[in-house]
Amino acid sequence: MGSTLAQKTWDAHVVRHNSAGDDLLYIDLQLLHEVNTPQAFDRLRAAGRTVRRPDLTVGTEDHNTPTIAIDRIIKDPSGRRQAELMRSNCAQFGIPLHRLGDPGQGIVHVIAPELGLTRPGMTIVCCDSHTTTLGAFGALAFGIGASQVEHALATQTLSMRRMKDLAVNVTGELPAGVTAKDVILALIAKIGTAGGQGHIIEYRGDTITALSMEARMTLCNMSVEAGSRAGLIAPDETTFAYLKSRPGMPQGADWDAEVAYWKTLRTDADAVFDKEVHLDAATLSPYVSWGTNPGQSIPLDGHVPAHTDFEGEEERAAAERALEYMDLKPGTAMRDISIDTVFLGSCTNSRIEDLRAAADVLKGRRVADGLHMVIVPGSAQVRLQAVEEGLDRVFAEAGADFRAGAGCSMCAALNEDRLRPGERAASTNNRNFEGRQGKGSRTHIVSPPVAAATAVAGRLAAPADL
Ligand SMILES: CC(C)[C@H](C(=O)O)[C@@H](O)C(=O)O
Ligand code: SF4
Repeated sequence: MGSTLAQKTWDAHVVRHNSAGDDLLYIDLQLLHEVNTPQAFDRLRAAGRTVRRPDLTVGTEDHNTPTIAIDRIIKDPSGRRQAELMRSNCAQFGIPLHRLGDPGQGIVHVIAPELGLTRPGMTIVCCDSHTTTLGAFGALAFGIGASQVEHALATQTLSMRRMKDLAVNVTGELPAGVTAKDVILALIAKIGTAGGQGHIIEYRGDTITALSMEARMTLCNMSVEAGSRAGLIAPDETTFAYLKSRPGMPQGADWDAEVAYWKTLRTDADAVFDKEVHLDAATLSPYVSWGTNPGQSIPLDGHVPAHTDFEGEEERAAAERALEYMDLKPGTAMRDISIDTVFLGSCTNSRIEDLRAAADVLKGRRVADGLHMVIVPGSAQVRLQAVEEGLDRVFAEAGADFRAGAGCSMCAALNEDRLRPGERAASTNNRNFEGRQGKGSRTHIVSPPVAAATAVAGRLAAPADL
């Protein structure tokens, strides 16, 4: 019996089979940001250890960084302290760090591909659950906790429990206006936020191969919202074309040899997945979340459900609580929900393609009176590219607030960008739990075109509604 891409990559990195289904894996790259890492460095120091491969370790600043200006001081004392520690720890252990203001700075999951750090067949870890994003390149990329960060820093290895394989097969052509974001929201609505638990997802099928790298990253990003520690896509010509011009890529014959290896990174025809799910792309439409977990999402054409629509006591109780928190009445058309703030950003949707998609909708239009649209680029490079393409002017003319600094911003509200209690946002991020975007905040997860159309309409809308 053949192997899946995930198992092949896993097997290629096993240093030792530990007991009870745990394997010690070699780690090709560890990425760091300022949250969750100070403890790991403290423990390294206390144990008198060094970082084994600082050359395979890269840091960035993203969660706490201000976006209003790139020379702004972090106001929040604990955020400022985290950033200071990130700088002193990276300096002490010789780890390259992309600080706010540097051309390579940005959200860790956005810069890692941009800077050519992510390649097919790698094992990548980072102190952040959305490391799943990098699976878009055919890498095994996991989010890890603080003690694992310490272990990986000290040894360049990590002990991990073997996971099962889940195939998500998506076939058919996506209707106009339907994006990778809608595919992943539809998937989570179908299988639930625990549907992928214990499994590595492989996204397969002609819909997936037709996606750009940016769209594949959006999809893999939210694997963790489906309960999976990792999600990946087999590398193909689209992957190679994205990688070719990235810094540090081999050239000439070395490039050809690398591509020849990458082409072997596929699931064998006779491999068997532990579980398979199928989505028909042609039946999808723009999806919007109504509740307080990403699984509580429905088509924009739909109506707010009643808690009695759900099966099982737990589901019903969760829906009841979500409806109350979100202040929504069952039966309300999703399109009738008024929005205060639109946030275009986060590691799910802050890449150049996302900004272009929003600009296409905003061009020649105005953001609705009283609505605030905040656009935060995922990286300094994305911002630069957007300015080169004149998207900044489109955003300014539409009355949107295109920020100078890159980072997580309003996705997690760890910097100054946050919603007020009761404020309702349409956000292109990936999480909508209670208080995610600020205490008492209400989040509807949407795609970039829906975010832009909503900003114009003042209520949840798709571009076709304008
Ligand atoms: C702060 C970080 C550990 C966290 C994560 O792991 O995902 C954050 O990025 C998030 O999205 O909630
Ligand atoms: S953008 Fe949001 S989801 Fe992504 S790493 Fe930052 S806080 Fe986490």
